[in-house]
Amino acid sequence: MKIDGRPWRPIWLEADGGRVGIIDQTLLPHRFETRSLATLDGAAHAIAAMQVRGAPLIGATAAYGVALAMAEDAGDGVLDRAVAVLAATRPTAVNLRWALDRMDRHLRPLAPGERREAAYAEAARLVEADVAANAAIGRHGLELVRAAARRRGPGWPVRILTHCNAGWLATCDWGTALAPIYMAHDAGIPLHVWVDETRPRNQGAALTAWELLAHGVPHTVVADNAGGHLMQRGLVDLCIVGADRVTAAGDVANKIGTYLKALAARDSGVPFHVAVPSSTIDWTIEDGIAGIPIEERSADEVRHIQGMAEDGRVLSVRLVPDGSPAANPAFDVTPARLVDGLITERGRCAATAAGLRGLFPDHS
Ligand SMILES: CSC[C@H]1O[C@H](OP(=O)(O)O)[C@H](O)[C@@H]1O
Repeated sequence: MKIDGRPWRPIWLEADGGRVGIIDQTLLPHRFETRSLATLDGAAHAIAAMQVRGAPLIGATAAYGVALAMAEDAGDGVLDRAVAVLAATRPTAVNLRWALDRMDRHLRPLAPGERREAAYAEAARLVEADVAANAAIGRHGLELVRAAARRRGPGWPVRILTHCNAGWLATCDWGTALAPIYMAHDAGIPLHVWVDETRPRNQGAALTAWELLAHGVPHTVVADNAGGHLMQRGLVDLCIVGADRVTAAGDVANKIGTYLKALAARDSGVPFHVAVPSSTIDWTIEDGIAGIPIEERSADEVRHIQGMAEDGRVLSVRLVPDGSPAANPAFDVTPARLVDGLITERGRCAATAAGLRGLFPDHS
């Protein structure tokens, strides 16, 4: 996507052909700073510290993390360590495991001397495939927005609620939930996006709002707890969110709070759709509540909030009494029964095993 007219992606290969560039998302929207990842451990830190985040981008960063490891030492032992270190960074987004398995399958049969070049090439292919998949999700999701626009009538904006950040910053470009929004905006369809702030790390307030503002998409940031009220009052036409792992039966793991929005949407009769590339589908499990590991992040992310002081300093301030414990589950699981549809790169389907098999017959 473009920032001030200049095209950007959240991850890129530096001109030296070795280091990997990223946008440090922990500083947005207050500061725009890039980082150069030069080692496996640097890539692992970027994922764990959420300098990069979002299921597809986590996978892409891990893929390049393997390439950085191969650039240092392409032996089997280093390949084993690279996969283990990167796999341990964050447990919920299945794209991480998917990307590492893809890199391991591609590199393991090769002689060590061939692995460095092959790893960078495979990581680049993975990135481009993600960009293409998200663009396709945008096109398929655009149909949903067009249908909502027809229901709204000429000139009336389609009001879409989204949670967390599933924009271009969460992927290799376009985004997943935001891809249809960008394409609808660019097609001239009047829109208004309700942006859940998404406590505790505020990916919505900090990242989705930043993206939409840069692209000129009308939006309003709201407290997470306002979403149900907005839907109940008929102010939301459609919910579109992303995902970190979708099971073979359509259960959806996504940022904490998604389940609550799905409950409110169902109660208010608002269509609730999940935009997901096939790299986020875990074909090995059906029951998301039993089978998807939920990341428990530091309680300090709940106890503190980050912002920018009037003098431009980015600060983290404590919200709760010093002695109060806090808990920080980073994701929840929305049962498939609360999902009205999935938007994938191969089209839209019901959040069911049959729906997913219909689009992806090549998966068991
Ligand atoms: C397109 S994946 C976006 C997905 O990832 C986010 O989680 P995090 O920011 O912790 O990586 C969130 O669940 C988004 O919906």
